Amino acid sequence: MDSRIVQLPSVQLIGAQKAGTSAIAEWLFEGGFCRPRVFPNEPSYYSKEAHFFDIDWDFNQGLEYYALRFNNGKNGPALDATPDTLTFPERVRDIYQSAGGDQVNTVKIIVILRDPVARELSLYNHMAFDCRTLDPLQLTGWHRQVKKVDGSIMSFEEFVRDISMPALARDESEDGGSGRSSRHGLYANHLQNWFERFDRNQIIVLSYDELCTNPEKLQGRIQSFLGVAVPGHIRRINSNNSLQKVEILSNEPRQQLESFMKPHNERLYELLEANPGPSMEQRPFPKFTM
Ligand SMILES: Nc1ncnc2c1ncn2[C@@H]1O[C@H](COP(=O)(O)OS(=O)(=O)O)[C@@H](OP(=O)(O)O)[C@H]1O
Repeated sequence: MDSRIVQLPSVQLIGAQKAGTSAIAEWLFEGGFCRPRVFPNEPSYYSKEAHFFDIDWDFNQGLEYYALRFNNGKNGPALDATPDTLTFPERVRDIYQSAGGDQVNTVKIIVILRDPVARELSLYNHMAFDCRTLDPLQLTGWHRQVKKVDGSIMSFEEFVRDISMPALARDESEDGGSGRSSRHGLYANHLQNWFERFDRNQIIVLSYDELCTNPEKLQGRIQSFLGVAVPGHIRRINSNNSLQKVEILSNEPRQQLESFMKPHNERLYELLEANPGPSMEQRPFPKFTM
């Protein structure tokens, strides 16, 4: 029997996208957690997010390829803070299982959730900002979701009508690359899948509202969950300060998104009540307020 152990990150910060993951990750990296390595020709954000589980090509390279990201000669715990990992619990379980040792039972998983309507707006602003500022060669299919056929950028209303709502309404089995980011907001679906594959005590669910109102408290929860003292403070990172940033939601997209999300949010609160997490998790989970 092969008893070799391939060392993987001891912490996964799996999302949600646009819920403050960069701010938390930077605090943890500066506080001593090892970053993923950036391989040649990769964008610099790979030093936060390894994108192993969400990109098929990377995932197909296998376990050793993933481990190489974190094999940088430093001892100590490593962190992968890829917010796209939220929709890939099965792949994470399989890889940690095959890595050997007891890693599948000890990996710690951090999730932070933001009001899904506000998150969708942040997502749109991110894509629209990149489309306006990046070299067209750097734009991916993900960015192009906000582009119209004539090359102009959709308004948020158009984005919700043509991209978010159809993606949210699609069956999960059809959940390919397009629209996947919008589907991140269906938190109950994703968390249910994580709770089925990992012990609930391995997963802490945090609230973006607490990051905004009481970041010290949130830091305390993370430190207690990880069992380590992490120096420093969470700063505001990855804010979109563009003058073209849409800050205020008009009624139509707000109502469309809110009425779609309402039953999903209710299911999330019920799921979290029925599946209590580690002792330092906020309970009851605070309802989203936007
Ligand atoms: N410290 C702190 N407190 C509260 N909010 C914060 C903080 N740091 C970042 N942010 C806001 O989080 C949004 C970016 O989230 P992510 O870093 O997870 O985005 S990404 O998915 O990695 O692109 C982005 O939200 P929007 O500005 O609404 O787009 C950031 O402004």
